[in-house]
Amino acid sequence: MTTNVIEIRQLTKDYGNNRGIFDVSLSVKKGEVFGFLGPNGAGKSTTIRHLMGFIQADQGSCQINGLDCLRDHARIQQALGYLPGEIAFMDDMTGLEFIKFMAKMKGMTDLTKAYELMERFELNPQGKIKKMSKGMKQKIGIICAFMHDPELLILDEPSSGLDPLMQNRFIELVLEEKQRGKTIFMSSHIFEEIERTCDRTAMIKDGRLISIEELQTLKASKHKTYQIMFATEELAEQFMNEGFECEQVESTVVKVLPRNNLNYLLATLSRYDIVDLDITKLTLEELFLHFYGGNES
Ligand SMILES: Nc1ncnc2c1ncn2[C@@H]1O[C@H](COP(=O)(O)OP(=O)(O)OP(=O)(O)O)[C@@H](O)[C@H]1O
Repeated sequence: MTTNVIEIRQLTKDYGNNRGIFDVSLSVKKGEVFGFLGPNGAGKSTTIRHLMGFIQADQGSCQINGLDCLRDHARIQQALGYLPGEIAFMDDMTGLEFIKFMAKMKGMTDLTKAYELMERFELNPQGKIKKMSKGMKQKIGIICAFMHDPELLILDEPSSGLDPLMQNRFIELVLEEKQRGKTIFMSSHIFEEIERTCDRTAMIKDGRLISIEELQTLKASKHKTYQIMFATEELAEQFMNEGFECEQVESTVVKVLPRNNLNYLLATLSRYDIVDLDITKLTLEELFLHFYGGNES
């Protein structure tokens, strides 16, 4: 019996020309908020579509609460909250009509939470969807995903199109739901959102997972950078040739990137005339770029 809510094992969907997803494995525990980070075209939506049972994998499997995502998709979909990357709306409906329609599909009779969410996101749902902005449509998608109070939420770039105030409201909502024990799997390329909400995160690039690390680990000492100010420009340049992974940020200042041997760094620095040393933790964004070799998209 599985203790994980989501279990993805060696999932591969090959669209040809190195596009698709390859050998993706990850699991999400009950009560965890799991962030799925990656640039455009990395394979986030493809992975999520497998979870929803919309597409069949070439190899590998995925399960939700022990059920097979493809075979048991109807049962799975009924229970969870899903926000697609691109929402297919019925444009002629008003926002409220659509929300009520979705509520009926979910077998909901009590719309209290839906109205609470409309208020929280300051959505006036009266107008026709076709006349709504991208942000308004995104709010409707979020409301539909959360309104039946599901135990599991799968969200594909949930705050895309939201302004910073509403992004913040969304983060607060996720934190509240997390507090209530909900399991949330969400893709994003908004680092702050991931950093503030997620227990763990996976990074995907070109269809392959790069790393899954505890956010705690990400924030730990091995991901610090050292900013060193040398007494002269010549010394900074001399240091640049010592073979460390580093970059010259000003004429006398060099930033030493993580993954260097700290003992060797300190031993080397003891030979130099140093004016100042700053230690900064890498943000998730810097880490992301670091993993991606500085190429974000
Ligand atoms: N049905 C399909 N047929 C062919 N190629 C596809 C199909 N669906 C996705 N792809 C390709 O697979 C790769 C992954 O796409 P996917 O939509 O999963 O990326 P993503 O990480 O969700 O990106 P974005 O942030 O842009 O939404 C891309 O190269 C995409 O062009």
